[in-house]
Amino acid sequence: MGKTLFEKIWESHIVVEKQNNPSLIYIDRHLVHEVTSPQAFEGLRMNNRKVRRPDLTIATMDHNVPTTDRSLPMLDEISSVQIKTLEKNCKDFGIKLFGINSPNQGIVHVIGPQLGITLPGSTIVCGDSHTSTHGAFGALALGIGTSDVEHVLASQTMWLEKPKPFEIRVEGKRKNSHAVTAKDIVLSIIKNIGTGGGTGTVIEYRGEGITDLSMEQRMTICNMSIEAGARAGLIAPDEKTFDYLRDREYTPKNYESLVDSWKDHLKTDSDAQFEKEFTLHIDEIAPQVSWGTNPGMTCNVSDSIPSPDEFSKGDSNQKRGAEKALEYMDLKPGTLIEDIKIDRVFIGSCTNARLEDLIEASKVIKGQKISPNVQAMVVPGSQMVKKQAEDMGLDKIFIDANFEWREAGCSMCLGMNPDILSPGERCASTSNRNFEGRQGTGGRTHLVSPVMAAAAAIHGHFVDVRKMDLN
Ligand SMILES: CC(C)[C@H](C(=O)O)[C@@H](O)C(=O)O
Ligand code: SF4
Repeated sequence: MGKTLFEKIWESHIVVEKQNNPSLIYIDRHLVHEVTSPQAFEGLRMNNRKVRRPDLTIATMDHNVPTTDRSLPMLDEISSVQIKTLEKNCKDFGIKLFGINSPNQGIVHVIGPQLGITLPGSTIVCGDSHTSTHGAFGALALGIGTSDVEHVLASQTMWLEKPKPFEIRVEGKRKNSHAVTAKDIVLSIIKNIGTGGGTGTVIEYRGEGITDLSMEQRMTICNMSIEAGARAGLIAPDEKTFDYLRDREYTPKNYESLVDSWKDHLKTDSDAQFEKEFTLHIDEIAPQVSWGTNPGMTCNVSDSIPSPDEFSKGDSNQKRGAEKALEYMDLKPGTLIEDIKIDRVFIGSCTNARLEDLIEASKVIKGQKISPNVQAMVVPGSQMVKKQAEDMGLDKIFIDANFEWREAGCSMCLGMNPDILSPGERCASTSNRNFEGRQGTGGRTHLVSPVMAAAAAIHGHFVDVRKMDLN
């Protein structure tokens, strides 16, 4: 029987295989950030251990960094300690760090691919759930906890229970690709399979609706695999993948021979079996807006807020969850999504703060002003994205429209730095999580695509971007 792409990568990385028990897997790249690494380094110190492969370990700081002027002293005490600790740990253990003033600094999942550190067929881990992003390159990319971070630092291996392969197909050609984006595809998938739909699996995204996407759009899809409960998400590499990684700063010297070896091997065999399957047709997908407190609580922009009965389809836990979510979000069933007014707009995060995202959002913004009731900001995913955007004049478009234009980092994706919502504020956000308090205590998050966020900033409420001329 043939093998899935996931099984091929898995098998080529086994160090010790155990049936019905975790196997020991070799790790090709270990990405490190300031939040989940301090205890891991402390553990190494206590046991008098070194980092086994500092050359395969790369660090950056993203969660705690301020996104305002970095020449000023950092006011947030906790953030400042996290950042200094990572600097010291990288120095002590000989690890390459893209620090706060590096031109390569940025959200770890944005810089990995941009620098050519993320490679097809490799195993990549990071103490961060959205490591799944790197799966867009046909890598097995896993988020891990702090104790595993320590294990990987010490041994370059990790014990892992073998996940099951899950095929998600998106069929058909997009007719309205400026309005129906990768974010809408992945939110639609999660809406359909649920936030637990991918539990225990590695999702492989397939079909024309996926292969048609650019690399940056594929990253948006894989990024949110974790919000469907999956261990990872991946997409088989193709010419777009190989072209994207060619000539990046850390692309290996023998790249062309690597590409030759990847071409035939890194794909699912035609007779391979998946444990689970789900198919969606691209024509069924509209721009999405989340209305609740998990990414599965999402509907079409042209719809109204569902009643808890309608949403839960008879499941009493789901019904209670929806009631609680609506209360937290201060929303009533039957309210049209387009009638929901917003206070803030956040264009950022490892889901949607790459160059293409900013280009698409800027097309909506160009020559307009944001609503006087809205405060809006753009936080590029990396300093490199920021510079590329500035070279194209995108910063000017956003600033002229009254957006704030910030330095790179996780920013308001989660409240671990000064960028937070005030209690009760409602935000159209291009990030990936809408949990209670995620963007600040009492803050209300609606997950949307960059074009939907940009349009909401202009109008002060959600609008259906399919009605706009976005070309
Ligand atoms: C802080 C970090 C551990 C966390 C994660 O694992 O994803 C964060 O990045 C998030 O998005 O919630
Ligand atoms: S941008 Fe958000 S989701 Fe991505 S790593 Fe940072 S906090 Fe996590």
